[in-house]
Amino acid sequence: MEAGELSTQVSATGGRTVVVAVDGPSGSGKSSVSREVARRLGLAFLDTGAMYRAATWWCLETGVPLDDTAAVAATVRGLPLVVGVDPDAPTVHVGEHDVAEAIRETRISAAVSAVATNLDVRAELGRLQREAIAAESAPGSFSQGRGVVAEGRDITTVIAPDADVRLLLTASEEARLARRARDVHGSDDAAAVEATRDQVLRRDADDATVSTFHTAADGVVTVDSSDLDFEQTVRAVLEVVARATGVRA
Ligand SMILES: Nc1ncnc2c1ncn2[C@@H]1O[C@H](COP(=O)(O)OP(=O)(O)O)[C@@H](O)[C@H]1O
Ligand SMILES: Nc1ccn([C@H]2C[C@H](O)[C@@H](COP(=O)(O)OP(=O)(O)O)O2)c(=O)n1
Repeated sequence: MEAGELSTQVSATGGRTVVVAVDGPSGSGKSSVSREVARRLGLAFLDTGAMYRAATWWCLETGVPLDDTAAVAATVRGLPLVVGVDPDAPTVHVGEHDVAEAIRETRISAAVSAVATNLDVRAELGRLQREAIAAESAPGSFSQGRGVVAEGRDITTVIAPDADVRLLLTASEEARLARRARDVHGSDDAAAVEATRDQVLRRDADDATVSTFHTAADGVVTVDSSDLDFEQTVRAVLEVVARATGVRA
């Protein structure tokens, strides 16, 4: 579907605005599942992890020491970030740089928690995320006011606690490590899983010092994807959306 085509389609949401908040640990399937759910419902897709990754890319680019929290916060306040919310083609630009691929590199995955645990950075990116979510409630936005699926670590609890649908996507440690190993190394043999451990478990442990994403807050529905394939997980999430809002894909 082309970006402009959404406005000419019959809306899955029947004229109402739907905000879906999804949190979960690394490798639980948040990004891929949320993106597909947004696509099927004709909603925008906001990958807040990509914003923390872009902030990290910018900090490494400018050479600011990541342990200098005040300097990092000042650098991120000047971040020229533009995020595209089309689920068919999400984009991330920092100034004139298209950083969509660069922010997935291991050097960014290894450094991102140092930036994401900076509370002043969280305040600044949180402000941008709330603005992006609010924008999708209005005509003239990408979704023409239909709404957004926003995913991250603190969306159900801090950024959009009043979302129509609040969902925690979990999966066993084993499943998450195997998925990430396949993503990064093209294999889930023992060596690949071992090489992925820092990216998944150490990062989750660091990130969990500032957000709660291993257990569901009150009113948040848990979907455990350990024994579900991708399509089954998408359907499980769509079912939660349908039960909460009456909106079906
Ligand atoms: N239910 C699932 N079963 C198998 N693989 C999945 C499932 N959900 C997601 N994946 C795959 O696992 C990998 C990690 O998913 P991703 O969406 O990047 O997770 P997260 O955003 O939570 O870190 C991707 O390659 C994705 O296609
Ligand atoms: N709302 C959010 C989203 C991401 N983060 C942090 C936590 C992660 O280490 C980084 C990158 O997030 P991302 O969702 O891309 O991470 P994954 O590799 O998909 O697990 O940003 C956060 O602190 N709060």
